[in-house]
Amino acid sequence: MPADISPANMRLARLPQCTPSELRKRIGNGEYLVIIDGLVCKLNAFIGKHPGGPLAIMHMVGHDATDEVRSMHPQEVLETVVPRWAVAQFVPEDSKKCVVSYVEEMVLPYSAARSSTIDGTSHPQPSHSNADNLDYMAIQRDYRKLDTHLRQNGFYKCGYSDYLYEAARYLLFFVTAVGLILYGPHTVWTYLLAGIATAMLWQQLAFFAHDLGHNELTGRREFDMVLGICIADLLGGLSVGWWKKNHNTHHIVTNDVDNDPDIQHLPFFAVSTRFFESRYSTYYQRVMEFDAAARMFVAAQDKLYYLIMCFARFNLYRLSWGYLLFSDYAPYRELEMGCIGVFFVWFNWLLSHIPTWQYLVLYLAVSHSVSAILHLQITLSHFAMSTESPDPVHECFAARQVRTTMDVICPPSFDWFHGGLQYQIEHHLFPRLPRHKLKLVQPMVKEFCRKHGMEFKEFSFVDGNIYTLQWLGEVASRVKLYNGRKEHEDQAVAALRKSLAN
Ligand code: HEM
Repeated sequence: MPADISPANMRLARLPQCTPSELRKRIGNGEYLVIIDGLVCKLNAFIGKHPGGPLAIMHMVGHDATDEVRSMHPQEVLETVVPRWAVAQFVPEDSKKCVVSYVEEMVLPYSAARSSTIDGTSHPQPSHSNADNLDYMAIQRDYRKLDTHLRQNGFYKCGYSDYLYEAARYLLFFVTAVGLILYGPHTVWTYLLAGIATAMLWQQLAFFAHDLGHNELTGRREFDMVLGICIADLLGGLSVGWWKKNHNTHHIVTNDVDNDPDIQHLPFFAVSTRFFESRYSTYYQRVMEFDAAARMFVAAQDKLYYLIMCFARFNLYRLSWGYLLFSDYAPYRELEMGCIGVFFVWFNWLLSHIPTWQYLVLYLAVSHSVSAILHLQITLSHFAMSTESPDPVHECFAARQVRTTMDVICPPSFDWFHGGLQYQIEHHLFPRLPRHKLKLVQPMVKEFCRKHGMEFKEFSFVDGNIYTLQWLGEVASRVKLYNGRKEHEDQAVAALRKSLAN
C-alpha cells in the first residue's frame, strides 16, 4: 500500500518527539497535553470550545486517553479533528508496557483531587479476583481489536426498526396515563394505575434519552440532542444537557470517588469509606462534607436505600434547574428552559383534571416513587463495585470499566424492562454502541474477560439488590468506628487547646 502523503500526514510525520519527562515538565508549566493515538495534543486553545465540555479534557491531561477518546467520538472526529491539535509525537519509555497516566504523582491545579486518592491508606473494597495480576497491555490490545471488529461488522449501525417496538410501548404508557386521568372513573385504582403508567413512561423514555445522549440513534450530535430535549425536557421535565454532562463524566472517570458524580450522593449515601474524609468533588467543585447529617444518613443507608430512591426524581428536577440556571457550560440552555416550561404547563393541565387533592397526592406520590425503579437500575450497576484502582498508572480503560461495572441477568422477555442497559459492562466498554446491539456483544465481552482473567460480574435483579444492600451495610457499619475515632480526636484537640491556654 502506498504511504499516505497528504499534507496533514506530512505535518504529523514532521512533528518533534516528546518523552514522558518532557510531557510532565510541559504540563507543570500549564500546558493541557493529552496523548491520543501516539500524538501529544495541546488543548489549551480548544478546551473552552470542546463540545464534550472542558471537564472531559481536564480529566485526561497527562493521560494516554486513546481509548476514552475512541469510545466517545465518531470516527471522523478521530481522523480529521483530533490530529489538528497534535504538537508532538509521543515516545514512551517502554513501548511494551501499558502506561495510561504520567501525572499520578503530580499535583495539578485543575485535577488535584485525582492524585490525592493514592495516599496509601487502606479502605475496604468490594471483592475482586485477580485485579492485581492483570496484563494491561494484552487487555488494551484485545479491547482495541474487539472494537475494530464491531466497527467493521456494522455493530455501530442503529437498527431503527428496534425503535418501532419502543415507540409503541411509550405510546401505550402515555395513552394509559392520560386516558385514565381524563376519562377514568374517580377511584383510587384509576390514579394508582395512572401513576404507575406515568412512572413506566418516564422510565422507558429515560432509556431512549440515554441512547440519544450517547448519539447512538443517528450519530449526529445536534439532531440526537434536540430529539433528546423533546423526550427528556418536554415529556419528563428533566434537563438532558444536565444529564449528558453528568453521564459523560461518569463514563470517563467511572466510580472514582473524587470525580464521578454518579457515586457522589452525600449526605444520603457513601459507597466508599473514602467519603468519610470530606473529599473535594471536581464535578460539583465543592467539598462533600461528611457532617452530622451525612453521618446519620450513611449509618442507616442500607435501610434507607429504597425510601430515599422514592424521592430521587425530585432531586433530579433540582439538579436540572441548577444546571440550566448556573452552569458555565450549557449549550442548549434557552431551548431546554423553554421545553421544561412547556412540560410544567402540560403536566399541570393534566393534574388540574384530578378532582380531589387526595387523588392528586396519590397520583404524584405513585408516579414519582415508582420511578425509583429507574434509579435502582442505575445505581445497581456501580454502587457495589470497586472504587479504587489497584494500579492507576497502568490500568487501561477496558480493565477499569470491567472492574467498576456489573451486568444484570434477566430473561429476554424482560429486556424492555431494563431498557437493554442491563448489559452495563458492554455499554461502558462501547458507550456509542446502539443499546439493542449490546446483547449480541455480551458473549464476545465475556470471552474477552475470561481470556484475561477479569471477573465479569453479573447478578439477577434480586441478587444485585441484595449485593448492593450488603455493600451499603458494610460501609454503614464503619460509620460507628469513624464516630468513635472522631470523638477521641475531638477530645484530644480540646485537651491540647486547654493545656496551651493555661
Ligand atoms: C484533540 C482532542 C479532542 C478533540 C479534537 C475533540 C473533539 C470533539 C468533538 C468534535 C466532539 C463532538 C462529537 C460529535 O459531533 O459527536 C466531541 C465530543 C466529546 N468529546 Fe471530545 N475531543 C477531544 C478530546 C476529548 C477528550 C480527551 C475527552 C475525554 C475523554 C473527550 C470527550 C468528549 C465527550 C464526552 C464528547 C461527547 C459530547 C456529546 O456527546 O455531546 N474529548 N469532542
